[in-house]
Amino acid sequence: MASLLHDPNVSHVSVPNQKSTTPRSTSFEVETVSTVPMQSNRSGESVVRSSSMSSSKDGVFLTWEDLWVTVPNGKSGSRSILGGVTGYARPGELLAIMGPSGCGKSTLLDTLAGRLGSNTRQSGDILINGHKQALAFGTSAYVTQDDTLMTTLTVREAVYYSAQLQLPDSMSKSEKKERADVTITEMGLQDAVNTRIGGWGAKGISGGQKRRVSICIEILTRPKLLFLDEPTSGLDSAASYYVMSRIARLDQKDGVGRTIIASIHQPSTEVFQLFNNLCLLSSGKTVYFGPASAANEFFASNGFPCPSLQNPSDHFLKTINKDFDMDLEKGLGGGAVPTEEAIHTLTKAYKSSGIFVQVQRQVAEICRQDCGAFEWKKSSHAGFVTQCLVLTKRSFVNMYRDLGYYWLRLAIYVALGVGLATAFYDIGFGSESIEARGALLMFVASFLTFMTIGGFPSFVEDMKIFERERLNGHYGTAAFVVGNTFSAVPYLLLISLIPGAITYFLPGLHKGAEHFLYFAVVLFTCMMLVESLMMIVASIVPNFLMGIIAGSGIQALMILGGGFFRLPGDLPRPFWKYPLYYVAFHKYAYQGLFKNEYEGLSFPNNVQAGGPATISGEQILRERWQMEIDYSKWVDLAILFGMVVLYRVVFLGMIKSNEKLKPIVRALLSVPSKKTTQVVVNPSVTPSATPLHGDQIQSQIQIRAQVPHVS
Ligand SMILES: Nc1ncnc2c1ncn2[C@@H]1O[C@H](COP(=O)(O)OP(=O)(O)OP(=O)(O)O)[C@@H](O)[C@H]1O
Repeated sequence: MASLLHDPNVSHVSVPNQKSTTPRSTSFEVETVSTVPMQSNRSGESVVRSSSMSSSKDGVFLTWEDLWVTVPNGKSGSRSILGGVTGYARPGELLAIMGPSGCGKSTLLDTLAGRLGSNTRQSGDILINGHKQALAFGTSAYVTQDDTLMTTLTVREAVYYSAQLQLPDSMSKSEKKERADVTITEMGLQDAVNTRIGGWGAKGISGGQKRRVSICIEILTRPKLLFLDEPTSGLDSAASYYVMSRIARLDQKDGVGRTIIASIHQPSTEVFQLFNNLCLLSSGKTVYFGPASAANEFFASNGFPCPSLQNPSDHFLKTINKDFDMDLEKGLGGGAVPTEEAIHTLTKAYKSSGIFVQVQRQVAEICRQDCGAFEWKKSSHAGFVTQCLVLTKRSFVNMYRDLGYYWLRLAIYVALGVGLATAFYDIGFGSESIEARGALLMFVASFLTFMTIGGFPSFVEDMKIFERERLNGHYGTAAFVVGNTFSAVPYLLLISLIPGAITYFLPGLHKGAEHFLYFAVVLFTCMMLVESLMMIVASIVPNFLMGIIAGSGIQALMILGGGFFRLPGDLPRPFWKYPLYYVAFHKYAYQGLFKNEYEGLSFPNNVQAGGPATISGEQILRERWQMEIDYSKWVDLAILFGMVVLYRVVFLGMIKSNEKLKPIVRALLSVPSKKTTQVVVNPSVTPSATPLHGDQIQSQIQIRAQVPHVS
């Protein structure tokens, strides 16, 4: 079997430096041990790169060693998704993660970015600039595989709003706009700027354009650490090249080296040449990690040469994709060696290769250098007030354009208002109107507010965008809560005033502007309360269907315990009276609305039963409805307002504590690497005092000139 190049007895050859974007030479005839790395910049010009450390004082060095990720696998234990992966990413370099679908590319990106799901277990060391640091929440930019965008905005609006949110207040509005415009043009979206992004039910820009909008938003701030999960999916080969080359060129804008890690499926030869390093995975194991330009030779030297005229990346993937071994068995695959065997050969060869040794040495070198902990500068973002204003405006526009958010609800509320108005039309002041008024008010406080749940699916979409933007550090949770609250106010006022007026005046409830306004404000506050409750629910449940079920269940219980269907004095004490009756906002809504309606009115008494000819509203409140009339209706309203604030603070607290707790729980669940960094220095490779660049490593890789093919 072919072995790698650390055998001192064989003739040594090395891989030539990469100097241009023309296809790299695959000849391995001259031994070159380069110490001054010569490398093409990503636009194709030759540049001499300075030492990786000195060029990247502010940059991010990311190393990972012996990284394992496992998920529970039923009763039989756990299944590993990543198995002992080691590697590094450095400023000014683009690392590509490749491998067949399901090999663990996204998992590796998620692990490095600190975004693994809660059902996973992780072990091994991930260090930033040689220090253990949590990476989630704003320390890096991550373009995920799904494009979570606000579908109602145009491309320009989406990028503009994001620029205003992310770029610092020290930049003027016009500078932010200019940055957004430049980035839009860089991503080739200039012809789609005024097209809405679109989504379910409303076609907008194409999938590939959405991909580019997502990238646009994340590169606006020129982040120092950028993760991209399949940035070119949905793009044609030319678009893929332009997008990748612009991403790779980011570090040339201001001379700051950016660390870029991208998982990628099918890079063209031109795109492949943009990569500095390549991490090739198969079933979570490293088949190859090293200079991208040396991968072809690695495969060739181990018996899998790339056929001429074939794209090397296609060849790599075809060699290690075992998902279609059935075809191979039927003779359709074209390969002579079973894929399982090929993978085994390559992974084994890699582990014993000089490339692996260099990678280990590089990791150790980076860890040894004291670059200082990576500091995330909060001041480099827009201030809190700017963020609140921008989020309020963006959310208002979204609510205005999304028919399902409020407009449809307004129409249904008007229809229901008309229904209530006709069913209770002109209820008068007879003794039968005592019950009718109570029933009407109870319906308003319970079921009109209950229907606020109809806006939950739109809110869940907002939450997805919030989660993405929050994880990428665009703004804080408090700014989101403020923005969402203030943008909803005009719509909720509209809903409480128009359907409220129909419901109030046509049946002829207590006359007077003050009474109507009180009624409308209680309706407004209750709707806001239900929205706040649903925010809390949305932060707990995993999807909107479960959210609607949970939200309706909670509200149904509160309605039942609110003191109408079962009068307060008759409610069973455990649970229903204490605490539900006092916790349910319906209690305060009923009390406020009933006091607003009955106080100051009098109704004919049932004289056959004896007693006076009329009965006062206060008496009805006390005796018929068992209301607490020793305090004013304004106290009930104040309690309702207080509950809105409390619910929103609880939502804020839950998101915040989740953010704080997640890294702690993750750290508790993750097992540190048992191994300490152990560098196995290949005696045939000259140790370098400074960390090596891809080309240096490449030029120090010594391989057998002739290796037998695996039979
Ligand atoms: N949280 C999880 N729980 C259970 N299985 C998981 C989890 N995360 C990933 N996996 C499994 O791990 C494997 C690798 O998933 P991953 O998404 O990393 O693959 P990938 O290489 O990015 O695939 P693709 O290229 O198709 O996006 C898959 O089989 C997936 O089902």
